[in-house]
Amino acid sequence: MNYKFNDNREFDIIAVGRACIDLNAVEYNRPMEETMTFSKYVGGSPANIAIGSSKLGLKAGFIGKLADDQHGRFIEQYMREVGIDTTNMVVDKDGHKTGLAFTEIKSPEECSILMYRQDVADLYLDPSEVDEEYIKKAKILLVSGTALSKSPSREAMLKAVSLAKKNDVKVIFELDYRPYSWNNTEETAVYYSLVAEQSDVVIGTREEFDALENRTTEGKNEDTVNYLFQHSPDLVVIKHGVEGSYAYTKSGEVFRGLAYKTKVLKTFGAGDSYASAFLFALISGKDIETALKYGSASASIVVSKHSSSDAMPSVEEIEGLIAKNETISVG
Ligand SMILES: Nc1ncnc2c1ncn2[C@@H]1O[C@H](COP(=O)(O)OP(=O)(O)OP(=O)(O)O)[C@@H](O)[C@H]1O
Ligand SMILES: O=C(O)C[C@@H](O)[C@H](O)C(=O)CO
Repeated sequence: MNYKFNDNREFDIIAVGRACIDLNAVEYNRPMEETMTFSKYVGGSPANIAIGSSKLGLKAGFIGKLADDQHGRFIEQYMREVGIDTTNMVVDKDGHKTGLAFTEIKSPEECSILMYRQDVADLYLDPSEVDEEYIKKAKILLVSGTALSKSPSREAMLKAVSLAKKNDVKVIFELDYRPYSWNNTEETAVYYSLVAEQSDVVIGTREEFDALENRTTEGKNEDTVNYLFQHSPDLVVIKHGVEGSYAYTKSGEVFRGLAYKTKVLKTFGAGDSYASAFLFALISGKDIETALKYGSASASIVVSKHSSSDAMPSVEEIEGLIAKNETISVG
């Protein structure tokens, strides 16, 4: 099954949310206490997805707020140089800082992120800085869940979603759940379900859908999709780490994507690379089953590399890995 977009648009994808800095441990396979050097990359889930999409040849734009400092300028320049339209990235004038993510790579399986996100610029995106004329130029609006965690960014997201729906722009909701961004799980579930119910496509891990449903035990994919298909979504993608992922359509089809074998360096970055390649494939007219392969292959490439954004693969790399067909069968 193919997924239809409004083809008559200047941008394939406009992502909205945070663009930040990742500082990835250079000496890995050890705790962060023993790491002395870190490499700087652009980070933040929606920025990573925009970068991945642009590297695959999609025309991408970004809506977000950057700090008026060296990090903010680095992010804007990097994103512009990979081909992203940064004209709707606004600069904060109130002294808010860029969010930082220090990554710890204790082993390929044991990775964590130490976030510095106190009063970060991205969460100060104001609804007045979301422009209808810009959103209506896109096939897809990619909304990141973390941007719903605080006002005024929350209202900016709700405005962006409403403008997308008004202008026949497909709303893709990447749940991107970062628990420390939220006051409590009840609040997360309220805003996640509000936006998920209005979206066309919802993408997340099983744990993220549990957050959306405010569950403390693991829910069933069938229950999740039965609930969401009573509302706007017609495609739901649920990821299960190395066990692969499932895509469910409103018309009742279920597709499974298997992960590809790789030499894992770290696990973060998987979700963002997955989303960019999955969306690239859908926009390129490939069927959903093939799009799952693109997402999985892209994720497998990124987990074998040091960064999330800079490591985003080319179409040739993804297709080369799919052709080798070395999938992981677990679960
Ligand atoms: N160890 C692995 N080896 C190969 N592929 C993997 C591995 N872990 C995850 N993937 C691929 O990445 C996809 C997304 O992974 P996951 O479900 O962990 O998403 P995520 O939690 O959003 O990622 P992130 O860690 O970036 O937040 C999986 O569906 C799978 O295809
Ligand atoms: O999303 C973040 O803020 C951190 C990311 O940039 C980091 O690379 C990651 O966790 C990707 O999944």
